[in-house]
Amino acid sequence: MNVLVVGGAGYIGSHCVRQLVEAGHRPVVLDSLVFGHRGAVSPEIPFYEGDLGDPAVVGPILEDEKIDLVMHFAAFAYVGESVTDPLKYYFNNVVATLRLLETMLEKKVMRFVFSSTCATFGIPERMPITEDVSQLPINPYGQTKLDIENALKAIAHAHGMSFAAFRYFNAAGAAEDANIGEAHDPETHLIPLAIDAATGRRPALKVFGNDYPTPDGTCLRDYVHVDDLSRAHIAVFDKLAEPGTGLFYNLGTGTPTSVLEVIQAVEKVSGMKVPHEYAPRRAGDPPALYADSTKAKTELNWEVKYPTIEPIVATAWAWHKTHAVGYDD
Ligand SMILES: NC(=O)c1ccc[n+]([C@@H]2O[C@H](COP(=O)([O-])OP(=O)(O)OC[C@H]3O[C@@H](n4cnc5c(N)ncnc54)[C@H](O)[C@@H]3O)[C@@H](O)[C@H]2O)c1
Ligand SMILES: O=c1ccn([C@@H]2O[C@H](COP(=O)(O)OP(=O)(O)O[C@H]3O[C@H](CO)[C@H](O)[C@H](O)[C@H]3O)[C@@H](O)[C@H]2O)c(=O)[nH]1
Repeated sequence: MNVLVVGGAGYIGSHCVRQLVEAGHRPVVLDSLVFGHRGAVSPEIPFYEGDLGDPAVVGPILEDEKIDLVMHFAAFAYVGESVTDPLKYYFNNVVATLRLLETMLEKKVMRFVFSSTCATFGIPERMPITEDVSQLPINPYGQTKLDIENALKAIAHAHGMSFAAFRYFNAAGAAEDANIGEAHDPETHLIPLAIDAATGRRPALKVFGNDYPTPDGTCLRDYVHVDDLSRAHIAVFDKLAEPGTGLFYNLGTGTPTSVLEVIQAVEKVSGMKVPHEYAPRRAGDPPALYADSTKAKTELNWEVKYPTIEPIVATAWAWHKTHAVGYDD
């Protein structure tokens, strides 16, 4: 299939582009490069620099590249900033996405795969999180993703677009060959920050809270390898053939891992100490978030190649070792 990967120069999108090629599809990338990196996408892949909310950009790409399906990874994703600057999040994550969907309908591109998040669940009523747990986001970022999930249901019903929305847990790791990996700026994610603390690129890691009701007092998260996430996106293609299909999947390994366990994994893999200190809790951090991905495993035959933290951290470490300051561009 010809697949438009919106946000394909970003962390997860760039890994998915490579998986698409491996699976025999033809990816085309659209990215504004507001974040993301040109160097994360191989020069052979058609690349358009532009905004997903601009029909004058998106319309011709859909036509000229004969796009069959759109994968949408582009968004703003800093939870704290979404609280202080909500309009920025509503405009990019909701308004621009609705424009993208409108352009797709106009050009009759009727298959859509969407990056949602476990943040749509807020502080979940039970754990592990299955798809039927109530979605009550506690910040604008999570709300914008839930708004699009709901819009998709209505659009599928009204116009027969078919879609899959994947709620990722904590995307982590890097490509096995270490040629692409995580390079956010600013970086807020635990694993790259722990690696940078180990190598001395950044000061001691702050562990946000050690008084949570968890076994070691630090937060539990579900770290899922970026290539495992990408494979689910491709595995769902067959299911989208039927017009009006709407699918939701929670994607995680199901293994809860504490902040201290991540630090231990980084120390083991790197052979270096991760200097760290305890700091107050970070606002909006739920104590525990981990997935029950039985639905994806059953319906998509989704296999988790990296079920535990150490092999995931090993791929992140290999990437950071060779790309200490990320991409050149
Ligand atoms: N990283 C995680 O752990 C995680 C967890 C849950 C959900 N998600 C979601 O997954 C998606 C990808 O996350 P990521 O970590 O790869 O993010 P990222 O910032 O690395 O990538 C997003 C890409 O989208 C591009 N972009 C943003 N706005 C755009 C616009 N208006 N037009 C065109 N391009 C635009 C950016 O330049 C960037 O390359 C996001 O939607 C995020 O909300 C990520
Ligand atoms: O310097 C740090 C950074 C993080 N943490 C802790 O490490 C865990 C993981 O934090 P991340 O920031 O790496 O990830 P989050 O769980 O906050 O974020 C994930 O879930 C969010 C929604 O909750 C978004 O979807 C986001 O994109 C995704 O990475 C949390 O308990 C956090 O408190 C620290 O202790 N110190």
